Amino acid sequence: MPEIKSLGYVNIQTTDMDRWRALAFDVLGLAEGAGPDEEALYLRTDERSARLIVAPGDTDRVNAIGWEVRDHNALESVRAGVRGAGISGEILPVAEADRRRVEEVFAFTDPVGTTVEVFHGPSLDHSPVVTPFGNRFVTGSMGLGHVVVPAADVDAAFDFYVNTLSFYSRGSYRIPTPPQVPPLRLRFLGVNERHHSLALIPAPKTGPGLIHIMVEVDSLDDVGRALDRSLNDKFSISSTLGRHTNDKMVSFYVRAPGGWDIEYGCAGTRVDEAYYTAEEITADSYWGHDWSGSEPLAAMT
Ligand SMILES: Cc1ccc(O)c(O)c1CC[C@@H]1C(=O)CC[C@]2(C)C(=O)CC[C@@H]12
Ligand SMILES: [Fe+2]
Repeated sequence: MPEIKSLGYVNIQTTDMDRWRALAFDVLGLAEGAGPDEEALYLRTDERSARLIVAPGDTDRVNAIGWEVRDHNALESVRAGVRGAGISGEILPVAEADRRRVEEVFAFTDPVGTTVEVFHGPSLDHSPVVTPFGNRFVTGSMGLGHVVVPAADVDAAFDFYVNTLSFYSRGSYRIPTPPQVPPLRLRFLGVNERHHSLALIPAPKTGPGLIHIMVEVDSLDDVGRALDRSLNDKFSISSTLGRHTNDKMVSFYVRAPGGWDIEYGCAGTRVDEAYYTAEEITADSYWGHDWSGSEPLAAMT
């Protein structure tokens, strides 16, 4: 069993706080939270004080991906494993943990340059989760959703997440290449019933360090309404509505400031590890997910 239980939070920075505010509240239907940094946006999807933290910055990029463990002992166990893999990290000062609305954070850089934060003790906000359009997010033991990150060396990153952090392999998608080119795989990894909490895409880490973040809601109508709001508010649709072949999610992708996407979906399947085997999908979707109108992903250029 992985010590890591779920994707806990994602911290990003942006050059355009106003646009992010519009995306968060008017399109995605996130709820506003609160935290010590006056400038930052603390966004809620559930009882957690902050699932997504958006801070002003001079570039658009992901600052940290937060993975949740049970408690302090679990955090120490992960820290020992990471050290054993030859990666040094640090326990952040209490003020930094406070800024993330959690008790303790162990921060390090993974083999492909992503800042990873393993934490325990998230603070709760017991006030009702008042989302602007009454939509409800699917989180709980499955966590915030999933993140897809660029990995210049997918094999090295995959090895680290599986063998050092004990993620489960949840299959792959073999990107079509000419016969003389060796296999190129997009890899999916999970830690709970969510099919994947992390995916690794072969791409250099040049831009924002993020391909997309997926959030899940509990109704198809709320996905459709979010798609309507994206179009009405002139947010660029990167991919049309479609259903993925692996996690069965019905989703669309909307462009966030900085050249990466938010995947907004519903109806994801739940994996039972007792019976699951990692499979190779040969198409990303059963239907839909037309990317032809997408502005280029910053991570892919
Ligand atoms: C293939 C797949 C299954 C389930 C997901 O949640 C999921 O995000 C994906 C990958 C979608 C993926 C992408 O985000 C960036 C552009 C990609 C690489 C493509 O061009 C095909 C698959 C696309
Ligand atoms: Fe996705």
